[in-house]
Amino acid sequence: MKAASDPAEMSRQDQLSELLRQSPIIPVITIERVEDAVPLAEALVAGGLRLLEITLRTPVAREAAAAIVANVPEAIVGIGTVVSERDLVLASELGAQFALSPGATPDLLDAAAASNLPFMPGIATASELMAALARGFDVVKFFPAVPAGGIATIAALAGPFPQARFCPTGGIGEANASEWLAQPNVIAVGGSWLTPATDVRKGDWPAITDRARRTLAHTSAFHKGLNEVPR
Ligand SMILES: O=C(O)C(=O)C[C@H](O)[C@H](O)COP(=O)(O)O
Repeated sequence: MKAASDPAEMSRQDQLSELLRQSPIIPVITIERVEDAVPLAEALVAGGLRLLEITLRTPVAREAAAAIVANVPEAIVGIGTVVSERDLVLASELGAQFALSPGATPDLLDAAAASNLPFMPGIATASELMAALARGFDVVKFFPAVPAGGIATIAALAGPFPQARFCPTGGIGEANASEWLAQPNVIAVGGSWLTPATDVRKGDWPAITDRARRTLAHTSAFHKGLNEVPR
């Protein structure tokens, strides 16, 4: 386990923070048909969303992520639903630029601390956040954000943990993304609302690009990269 003050650890986390500041809306993507992967990623990138979370939830997830890495150079690919050290290794092998998890077991945190890949563990409680912070992970997913208490929970965690930065996912949508991003300790938001299965199945890529553009426009006042808040 590396200490939080380890310079290599800090720079890896800073790298992740920088990615999130510049691209604070993260589509959480679950791909059912591998042939959808590239046009879907292109549609999101065309709408201004470059940071993509490809979940490892489907049989074609690996192939889909590899296709995006190979064919959509503007996309910054993160691998999601990383629940084991094996998944973390897979994320690196796929050429991902970062990895994310809905949670954080001690084993996964240790493996991530020993890996060079920027990693965002998932937390829903103070104790889980403490385990992540103890290993140097100060940027965490807050999942499942709305069921786990919503904005009130994030605001309460700011008291004892002012150094933590959150990327809430789970129940975020176009209607509430700005409200979340307006919280000083929310660095980015993510969710599946940007890639509805109905649009993906129809191959309605323009609808996906429009939604991405609209979300960026609605939320831009709250992007931390443009309106930095002191850490
Ligand atoms: O699969 C993962 O790796 C996760 O971390 C969970 C996702 O972030 C949420 O399932 C997204 O939630 P919705 O936007 O409400 O669909």
